[in-house]
Amino acid sequence: MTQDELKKAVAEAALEEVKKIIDKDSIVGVGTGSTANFFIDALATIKLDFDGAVASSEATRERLKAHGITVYDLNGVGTVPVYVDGADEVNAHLHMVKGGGGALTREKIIGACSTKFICIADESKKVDILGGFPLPVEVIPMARSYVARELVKMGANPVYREGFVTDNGNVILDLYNFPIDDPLSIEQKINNITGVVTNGLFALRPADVLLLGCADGVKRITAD
Ligand SMILES: O=C[C@H](O)[C@H](O)[C@H](O)COP(=O)(O)O
Repeated sequence: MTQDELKKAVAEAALEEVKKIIDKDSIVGVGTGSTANFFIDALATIKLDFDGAVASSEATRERLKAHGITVYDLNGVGTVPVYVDGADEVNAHLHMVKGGGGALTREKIIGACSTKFICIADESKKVDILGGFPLPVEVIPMARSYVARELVKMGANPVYREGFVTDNGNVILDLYNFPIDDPLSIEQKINNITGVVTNGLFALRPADVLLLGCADGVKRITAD
């Protein structure tokens, strides 16, 4: 199977899980990226069975709207019963690194509001230790140099993602060669640096379910 076929398979598996959770009044949380895009296309096939969606990026908002799915402002929505999103890396505790596409902050906000977080990923994303994929940190532009210096003190090698601005008008520092041995503590430590909006570690609010696309089928994994 190609990587795209694995992504499509997990998106379809997620749709089956979502169908069991939603009713006609439900708002579905929708993530960002190539795997989430397959989920959006699958979700469109049942668009008459739920009320609408909240989007974790402008790109996702546009794709949902193109399918005729109503997109709500999160402020007008209470709890989101289910949120489906991809990841750049995921470990056995269902901690994730996210934000390769720069959508980490809105993703984290929707994750925080969601009762059930379903992570969809192909098997290349499953790792023992997070940090092989550079960890994105969203930063207020004027704080970029200060935050970078603080991250260097933590042993990280921050690289400015040049020419990229997040949907929130901020910049991204990607942390290379930064093994994440204690995700809970590192997530909090980085977020405590003044000028950081958030970082792409999802350990304080991990996924509840991982649907992992493997050559021999989709595996359903819950946290250790
Ligand atoms: O900012 C982007 C998101 O965190 C994505 O969920 C993540 O980068 C995975 O994207 P993809 O499914 O394209 O690998």
